[in-house]
Amino acid sequence: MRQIRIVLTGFGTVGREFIRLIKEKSERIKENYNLELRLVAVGGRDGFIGSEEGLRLDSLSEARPGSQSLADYARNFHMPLTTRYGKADVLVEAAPTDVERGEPGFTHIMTAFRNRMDVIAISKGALVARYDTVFEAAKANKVRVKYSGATAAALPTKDIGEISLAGSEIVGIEGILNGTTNYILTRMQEDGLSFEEALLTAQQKGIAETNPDLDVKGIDSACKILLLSNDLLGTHYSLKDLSIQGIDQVTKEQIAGAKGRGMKYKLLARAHKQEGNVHISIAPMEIGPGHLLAAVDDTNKGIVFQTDTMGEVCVLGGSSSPRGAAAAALKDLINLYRDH
Ligand SMILES: NC(=O)C1=CN([C@@H]2O[C@H](COP(=O)(O)OP(=O)(O)OC[C@H]3O[C@@H](n4cnc5c(N)ncnc54)[C@H](OP(=O)(O)O)[C@@H]3O)[C@@H](O)[C@H]2O)C=CC1
Ligand SMILES: N[C@@H](CC=O)C(=O)O
Repeated sequence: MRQIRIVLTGFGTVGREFIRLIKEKSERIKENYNLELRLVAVGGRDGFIGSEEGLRLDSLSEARPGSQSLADYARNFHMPLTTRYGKADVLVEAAPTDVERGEPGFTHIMTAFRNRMDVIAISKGALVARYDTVFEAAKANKVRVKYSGATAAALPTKDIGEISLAGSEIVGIEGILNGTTNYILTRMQEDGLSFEEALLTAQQKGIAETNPDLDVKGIDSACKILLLSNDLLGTHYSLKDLSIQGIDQVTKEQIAGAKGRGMKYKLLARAHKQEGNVHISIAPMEIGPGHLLAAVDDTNKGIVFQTDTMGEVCVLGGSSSPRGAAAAALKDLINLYRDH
């Protein structure tokens, strides 16, 4: 049995869900993959709690999400909140996304690299703001980085492009990659909810970003298509290279008009190769019933790959949820350490 020592940064909605999942699935993971998962540290805004023997998953699973619960844990189990953690194999990074500076994820990821740890990123900030730096540092330290959680999480995207479409040239990608905006547009169209009402429900579901402007202004979709393009289409873009429009200017009247014509408003993220260049745009658009993504409603997402040899390949579903995001990180973890 191989033991995998895990450090988690960010004990928020997704971070706590990740702990719940490793608790719930530990026996199955031992049986199926010969891996024993041990959570040795969790970091929040004010520091880390840690234990070489493994932290109490039952206690953390029941705690409220938020850094305060780590301070409570430290007090209850008589341990200090520290700035460092001991030896570990992998960092799971689930702190808030900041696309300007990439922090706090960037610092957590670089610390993990220095400690020769692999990284599973659920947050997007560090990868988006400092893509080349992160991957050069990973290479220099001979460690691996996975980030399904940052590229639409429960919807398989990166794995499909890398593994299932290997050998094909991907010439275009089109996706509905953000559950919050898809939920808002669907509920505005189907129930006549206001933008604000629908956003509030998405926040209550735990799927909106810590700063929901990232969702509604199209930035979260932009981050995801950017990472997919850099990985699968060979670009080295940053957000400034993209044309980004969110759903914040879409009116009830526009949505009703589209519905009257048998169309739906969707926030589409598109990357297309054209004469050696890749053009990326994120914008709300009307799509008709014949579109491959037309059935993607509510918190669901979807992606279409256009390839030279396999035609169009489409994946639908992968609803945005904290559990789905945590499950995407767990998938990365298993795929890093399972025997192939
Ligand atoms: N929610 C979702 O469905 C999905 C989220 N993601 C990504 O996952 C990440 C987490 O999302 P979510 O759990 O919803 O967000 P939350 O806001 O619920 O949780 C973030 C947590 O990180 C903590 N934090 C703040 N600063 C630091 C720091 N310096 N070091 C460590 N932790 C810190 C926060 O502390 P405090 O409690 O003090 O505020 C909070 O507890 C985001 O980057 C998001 O983009 C990806 C896929 C899906
Ligand atoms: N805010 C995102 C969740 C994480 O990627 C979404 O709504 O899909």
